[in-house]
Amino acid sequence: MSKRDTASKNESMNLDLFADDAPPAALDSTASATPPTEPTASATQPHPALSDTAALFLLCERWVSRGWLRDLDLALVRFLDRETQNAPPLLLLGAALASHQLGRGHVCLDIAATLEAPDFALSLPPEGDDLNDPPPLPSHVLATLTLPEWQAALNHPTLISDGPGNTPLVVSHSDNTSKLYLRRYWQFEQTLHQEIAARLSADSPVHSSEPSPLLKRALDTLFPATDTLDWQKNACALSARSPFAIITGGPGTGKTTTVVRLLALLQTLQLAQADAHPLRIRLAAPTGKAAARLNESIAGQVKDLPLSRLESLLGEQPAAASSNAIDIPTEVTTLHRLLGARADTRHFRHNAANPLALDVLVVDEASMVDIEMMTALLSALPASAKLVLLGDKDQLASVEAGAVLGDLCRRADAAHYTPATAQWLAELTDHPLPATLIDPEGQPLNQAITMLRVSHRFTETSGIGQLAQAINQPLSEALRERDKHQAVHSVLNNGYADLHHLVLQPDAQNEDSALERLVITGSTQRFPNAGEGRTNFKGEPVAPPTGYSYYLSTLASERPDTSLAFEKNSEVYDAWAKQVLSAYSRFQLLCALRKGPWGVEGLNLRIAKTLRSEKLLFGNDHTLEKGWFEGRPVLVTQNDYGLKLMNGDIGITMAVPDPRSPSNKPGRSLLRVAFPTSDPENPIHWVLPSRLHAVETVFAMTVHKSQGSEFQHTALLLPQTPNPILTRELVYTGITRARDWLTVIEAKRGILNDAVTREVMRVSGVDITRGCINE
Ligand SMILES: Nc1ncnc2c1ncn2[C@@H]1O[C@H](COP(=O)(O)OP(=O)(O)OP(=O)(O)O)[C@@H](O)[C@H]1O
Repeated sequence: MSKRDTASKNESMNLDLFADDAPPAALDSTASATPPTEPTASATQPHPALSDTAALFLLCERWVSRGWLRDLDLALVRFLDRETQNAPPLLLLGAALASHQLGRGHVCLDIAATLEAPDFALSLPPEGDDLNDPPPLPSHVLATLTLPEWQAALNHPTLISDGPGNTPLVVSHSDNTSKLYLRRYWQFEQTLHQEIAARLSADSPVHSSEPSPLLKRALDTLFPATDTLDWQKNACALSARSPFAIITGGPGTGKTTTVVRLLALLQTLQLAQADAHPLRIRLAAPTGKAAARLNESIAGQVKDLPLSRLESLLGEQPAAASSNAIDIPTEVTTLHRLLGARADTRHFRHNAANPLALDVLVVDEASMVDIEMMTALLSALPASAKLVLLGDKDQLASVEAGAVLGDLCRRADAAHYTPATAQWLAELTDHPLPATLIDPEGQPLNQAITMLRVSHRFTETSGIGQLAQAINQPLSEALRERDKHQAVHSVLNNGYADLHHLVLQPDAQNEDSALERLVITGSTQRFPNAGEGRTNFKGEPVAPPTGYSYYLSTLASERPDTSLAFEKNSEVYDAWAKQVLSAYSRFQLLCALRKGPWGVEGLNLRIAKTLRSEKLLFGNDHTLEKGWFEGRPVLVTQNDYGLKLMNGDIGITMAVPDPRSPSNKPGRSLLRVAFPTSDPENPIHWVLPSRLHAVETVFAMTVHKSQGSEFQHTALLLPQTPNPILTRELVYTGITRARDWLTVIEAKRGILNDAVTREVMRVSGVDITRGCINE
């Protein structure tokens, strides 16, 4: 039910706060006009905030002032309190914490889990916070509270219900916990579940057991025979059968390769049908950067497809004579564009009432898609269309709420294919599945997922691949923390040609010049053989690692003659910018945090000053910190449709001749930011800095922002102190951004060990797999 329905059914409450477009309610100071002083609580006495609304608001204010809770979370509960009578303080506390979880990636608040580990419910500790006079921790506030007491308070007919209805909150009870949602997110989960379940329902071809001869012939044409089981062929077969399919796998396992063949396969099967039109296929990714990457790799792979051999399979088929040749699109769009994002609203032009005009949709980097976007996507998909999600289930999920791909792929490692699926696959591919992956209890969703298990980019001789594998192992009975630390360090110390491990040894100023040297030169000499003489998995030579001096020297050395006017010599300037942008993509420093000396903010200035001391950049401290200077690399942080820039795009600031200079006095220059485009006719998009509002310097980039990108030499910097944000998913995502070279930097020894044994705790409420899994 939409929030608008809710509002119309409940005239006494203005529930616009929950309407899709409502701005966050302003903080209402009247609710605690005379703030009480905070009484103390002991471990045996309930904290006053559990029973007194004014005390609760006072507590929340203190949490907000420390950044432990968001303004928005407090504003929500003030609103609920104002609009209702006698809202129990425990319910309001739950609502504040449930709202807060959304900003941390969780779609709901798990009450039992919160009572078990209360301090996970807030953003503790905020990066760079000082800990003088801290407010009470949730563990202190909730010390005396029991699950039945909290559950009993989640009972207020105007505010909360346990399912469909018009209350702003929803609670879902299960045997040993209750999950508290803001209704919008509960609804997202319901819709997602219904949409996926409908595609995998009893009459779905996912249950069929008759492989068609054409499917087998086409698969054999696309995949040369192998001695061992080919997971890519399996993925194609399963995804061809199912109206909803997922292909997951680590870096270089061939997700793109597989999907290109899948599209050729689908088109072949389609054209074999009488009077069939070619499938309308669309490709999309969550960010512009990810879309551009997929665009590039798909275009490269389509030309290697055995299309004429596939077409010859259609020889005797009815539609073949009249139909066109097999056509595979290569253009990739962003999800926002595909759905028709509209300014200043969360609604899209395409939705259930105005579905997308397509037959097959492929979404790459699906781990970055949050629950709201995934719901919008499935709602806008015609019931007859096929959805294929590609992504690495082990990567960090989106910062927004909902780790949809991770949740859906929770059982992917052990596959859980039914004997019927196993037989169907074996008939098609001539290779039986390992018995360990067969499960008579396997559920429909399991039959729609394939995990690619062999990396073609990172072989056993690649330290990057080995490290990714070691880090990705979850802790278990068989893999204790110590074993995992040992496994990770044995990779780091193995002497792999592509891997360098740097532990900083801070001096009295808390600095170590090794970091400075790394960002300038890439510390090439620290790699075996100084990075010379390596070839990649295709046998092609790999250029040695670099640092930021490489692109800055390229910028200076390749600068066109400044007497060439900018407007009239666009090809010359475009070629220069292309060289500089390509040089920039050779190195990127990634870090975990935003604030503090080891976060983006501190590192950006530190690196800019380092590069200035090498005379690679120019500008005073203020300019380097807040202004524009030649060489400044910038990251776009929000889509800007007007400027055709997408979140994640990287541009470099370059000085070009100012067209306003009098012709008798050339030499004045103007800064413009060069962004690459996918248009070969117009490869560079030049933008005036003054037009760029949502950009930041990107000498250092957070791992979160780096998702969907890869860099030839990636340096991942871990900070000096442990932090809940440092998890194995973050480290895994960071290191798998490296294509050829990886430097892992610990600002203090031991931080890597700490990070690789901490896992992201994600709370998703109903299992969106429920029902699909439990037939
Ligand atoms: N079966 C295969 N045999 C040999 N090479 C392969 C095979 N599959 C893929 N490759 C090669 O491995 C590289 C990675 O493949 P691809 O780009 O499809 O993987 P991916 O999983 O999409 O990678 P990522 O998402 O990490 O960019 C490509 O160069 C591709 O040509």
